[in-house]
Amino acid sequence: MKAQKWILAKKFSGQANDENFKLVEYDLPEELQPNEVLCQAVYLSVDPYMRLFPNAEGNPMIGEQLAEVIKTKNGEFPIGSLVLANVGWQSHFISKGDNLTPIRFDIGSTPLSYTLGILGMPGATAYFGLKRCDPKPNEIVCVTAAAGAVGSVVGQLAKAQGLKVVGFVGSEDKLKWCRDELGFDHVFNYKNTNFSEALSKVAPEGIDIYFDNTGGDYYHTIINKHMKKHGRILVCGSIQNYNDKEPKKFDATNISILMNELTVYGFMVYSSYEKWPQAFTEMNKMIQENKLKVKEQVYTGFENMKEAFLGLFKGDNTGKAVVKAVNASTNYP
Ligand SMILES: NC(=O)C1=CN([C@@H]2O[C@H](COP(=O)(O)OP(=O)(O)OC[C@H]3O[C@@H](n4cnc5c(N)ncnc54)[C@H](OP(=O)(O)O)[C@@H]3O)[C@@H](O)[C@H]2O)C=CC1
Ligand SMILES: CCCCCC(=O)/C=C/[C@@H]1[C@@H](C/C=C\CCCC(=O)O)[C@@H](O)C[C@H]1O
Repeated sequence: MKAQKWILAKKFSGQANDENFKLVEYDLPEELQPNEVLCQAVYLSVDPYMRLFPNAEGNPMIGEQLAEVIKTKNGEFPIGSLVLANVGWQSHFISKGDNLTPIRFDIGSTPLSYTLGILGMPGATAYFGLKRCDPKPNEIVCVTAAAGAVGSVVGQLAKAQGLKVVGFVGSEDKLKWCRDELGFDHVFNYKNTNFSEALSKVAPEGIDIYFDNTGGDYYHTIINKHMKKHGRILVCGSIQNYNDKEPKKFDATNISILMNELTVYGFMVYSSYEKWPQAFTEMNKMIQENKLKVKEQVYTGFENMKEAFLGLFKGDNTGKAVVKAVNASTNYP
């Protein structure tokens, strides 16, 4: 049968662009071998880390998808099974089952695509990243890329735990969503506001937690000027720098970390993988109770993977960016 994949056509160098990607068609065997299953992508995730992940030209772009088993010779995965798989940007793939993960919690009537967002890797990042910072009621947390897949969940979880939330976003629509619908205390559009001046105004005594999704000048300025004593910084992501050819130079932060006795955590979400189902069960309940709100930027059609991915670096997405390849044939929303 004919399948499609997006390959890394040219290694990334500087700003990711059209030339880095190519959509190619290829043949998959018609006949399955014993224990094999044929899977079809239903939803595919695009995430900022894909810009930096080591990959060779000609290989599929890496990434996770929610797929449906459409042909099977493996009793563990009957036709219609829905599975998560880190198999890259492929419309179809054949597996022996060893790289397939069933949804590990009761998703109920929650949309399936959330397994790549709030009830998937980005949601776990928000949940366990915030937890790592030991948040306490009435503390102030600042989050960057605040209307994104991770940031929008960080802010809402922090509000639910009694913290004050300051968020930075790149558009007026995102600002309104975070402030008026998600209930963040202060939200600023960094494209028309000096973020350091804004932080000084709303948190003159400093902030307790900085959940850093952007790195770059935010990271350095916030550490040097805006942390309270014993503050905590979660180095979650550094999207400001992913497209840099050369690392930019910033003021050193060591003296500020030392003087204020700050704690800087490096964070990789897969370290808490075994605990994800418990977090998703809790967050799914909050979604059902309307205590957690979710937005997705859904791109329809496998051919739009590239556009969805490049959009992450232009701020095109509010909430989680996903690509819907086909409808699942099972009875899920
Ligand atoms: N450590 C870990 O285990 C994990 C880390 N991450 C990291 O978390 C961060 C957020 O990821 P995720 O929520 O999936 O992505 P988002 O959904 O937040 O999408 C990216 C957003 O980043 C903002 N952005 C893009 N370029 C810049 C820039 N130069 N300066 C400031 N903001 C920018 C844009 O929003 P806007 O319009 O507001 O600018 C864009 O919408 C990333 O850095 C990612 O690498 C994610 C998952 C796991
Ligand atoms: C490489 C920069 C990653 C920035 C933070 C982030 O988004 C992490 C996401 C991880 C991601 C790991 C990605 C790259 C690791 C590179 C390892 C290497 O061999 O150099 C993926 O595992 C999902 C998130 O946990």
